[in-house]
Amino acid sequence: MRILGIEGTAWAASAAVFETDDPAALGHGTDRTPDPASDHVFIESDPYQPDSGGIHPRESAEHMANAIPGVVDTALAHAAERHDGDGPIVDGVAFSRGPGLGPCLRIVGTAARSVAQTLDVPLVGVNHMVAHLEIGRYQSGFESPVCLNASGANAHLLGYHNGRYRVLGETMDTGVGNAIDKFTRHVGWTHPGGPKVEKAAKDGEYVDLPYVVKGMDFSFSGIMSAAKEEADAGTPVSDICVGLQETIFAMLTEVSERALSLTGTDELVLGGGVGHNARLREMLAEMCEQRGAKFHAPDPQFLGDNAGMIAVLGARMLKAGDTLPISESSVDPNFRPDQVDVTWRGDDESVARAYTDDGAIRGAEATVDISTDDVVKRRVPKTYRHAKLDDRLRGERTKAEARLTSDARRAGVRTPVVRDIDPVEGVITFQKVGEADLAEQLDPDAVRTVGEYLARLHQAGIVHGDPTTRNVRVGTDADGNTRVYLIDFGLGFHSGHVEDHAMDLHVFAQSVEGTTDDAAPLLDALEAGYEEVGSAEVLSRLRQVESRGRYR
Ligand SMILES: C[C@@H](O)[C@H](NC(=O)OP(=O)(O)OC[C@H]1O[C@@H](n2cnc3c(N)ncnc32)[C@H](O)[C@@H]1O)C(=O)O
Ligand SMILES: Nc1ncnc2c1ncn2[C@@H]1O[C@H](COP(=O)(O)OP(=O)(O)OP(=O)(O)O)[C@@H](O)[C@H]1O
Ligand SMILES: [Fe+2]
Repeated sequence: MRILGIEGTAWAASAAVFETDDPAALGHGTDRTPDPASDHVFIESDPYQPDSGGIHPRESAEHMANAIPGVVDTALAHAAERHDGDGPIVDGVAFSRGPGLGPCLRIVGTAARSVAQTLDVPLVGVNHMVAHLEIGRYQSGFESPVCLNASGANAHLLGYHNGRYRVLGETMDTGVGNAIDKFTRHVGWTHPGGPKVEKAAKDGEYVDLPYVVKGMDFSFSGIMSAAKEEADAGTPVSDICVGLQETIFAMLTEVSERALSLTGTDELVLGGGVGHNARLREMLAEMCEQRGAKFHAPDPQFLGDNAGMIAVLGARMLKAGDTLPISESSVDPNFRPDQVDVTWRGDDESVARAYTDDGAIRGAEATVDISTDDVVKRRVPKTYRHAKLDDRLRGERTKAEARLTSDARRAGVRTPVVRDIDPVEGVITFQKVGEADLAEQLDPDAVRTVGEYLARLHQAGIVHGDPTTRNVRVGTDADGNTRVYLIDFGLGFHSGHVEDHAMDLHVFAQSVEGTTDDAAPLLDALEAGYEEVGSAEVLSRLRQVESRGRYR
């Protein structure tokens, strides 16, 4: 099979030819495993480089109009050279359907339709984000990894479950590359800023910047404002670059580790242009190695926007018969990865793995030793993080966890009793509560209580910060009544803001959606429980949080 891929969502006008001798291996349910080493890939790219500032949508569309015909012709000429025998020179044409800049996507769509019609071959519409992560899965041979996409306009963690890629966590504001590029524009550097930050950071000293993760979601706006203020105050830019890399990449590594812990999988793949950064790859590799997980970053030619990844996923989709009639091939600038009907993977595959309980538990953050009555939680140093940042986070979180666990109980929420705390070593001894994590015994009644408890916390001005199905314990009392306990308040804080309260609900809802087949009754129960005690304003804000298009 030989397929043409075309990419042009924002800055890279790119066309590629992907060829495999063993197309059967691209499908699922076969006994064949793809051998990427024996594939043939040819990529021709023509990037748009703004003279000043960031990407201007009109200029980038002009660039696409000028450059796409050339890269497509070059790729087709290459396909023709490799072609022997009868029939069309490629078996299909795959193109980036979205997300991206509308005017750019339309140019790519028009080019793809015209080539497919001229050659009389099928058209395949590829989701650019899914392509960023499928290339890593394809090259690594991993079965069902957690995927971290660190690209310009996006940043999210995805895992496949029940026919779709689920968003396990994502940025609440800008994409990671765009955040970095905004800082470099502020200090007068040309686009793209990411590679320049990496270079400058080699000669700098670490500076502290705000660190913001909420469950597996995260945000960059506070860090970027603080970084700009540091620059305006005269802090050397190279120092700020170190602070930016250390902070932003530690956040991405931490949420990736949380996703590994929540799903129970031991495979992580990286995708997206920021994946070029050696420090990010180093942190992810170190985290994975220490957990005993496998890590894969694709070859550099497949990291930033490129048509090779579009062609490879296009081939899998074509093999699955997932083609588009011309009349239904319109582009979609807001095409989310979780909207894609994943036709090329089996329904039995899943990112979620069976849970094993062997006494000593390693959460994402800490090791937890459980004895008959007590649980000792140790926030062990994370060597992938800069030592200063690591000390700060471990100290802050240990203190917050001990304080908020007790505050929550005063607000009428069941939590373990705190028996001892050592903030310097990052150790807390808790009463042992419950018999299982909610993740192992998900049922609407318990979830309803979680809703009620979150409402009680919020009424008392407390935000949990990380309410997932693994941070809720369930058990029964002596009379056989179900008891629900909230644990792990380490990311908690005091806030009366509706947005912070809605985020708590969102984080919990995401942890349910990421790991269950039928989330609806559970989410209904969550809201019903919340409604009983909490404010309706928070529930309507939750709707807004969920509907936000985060492609900026
Ligand atoms: C929708 C689509 O158009 C968009 N594409 C995109 O953002 O291009 P991508 O090639 O994945 O990523 C570009 C970003 O990657 C950053 N980047 C490239 N090399 C870097 C490095 N060594 N360190 C940090 N960032 C780097 C750039 O600064 C830029 O922000 C996306 O995938 O979000
Ligand atoms: N007080 C407790 N009683 C019973 N089990 C507990 C208690 N505290 C923690 N555990 C168990 O240990 C696991 C990990 O604890 P915890 O969530 O506090 O650590 P963590 O490292 O922050 O994990 P993560 O970041 O993955 O949520 C919990 O999912 C739970 O199974
Ligand atoms: Fe991209």
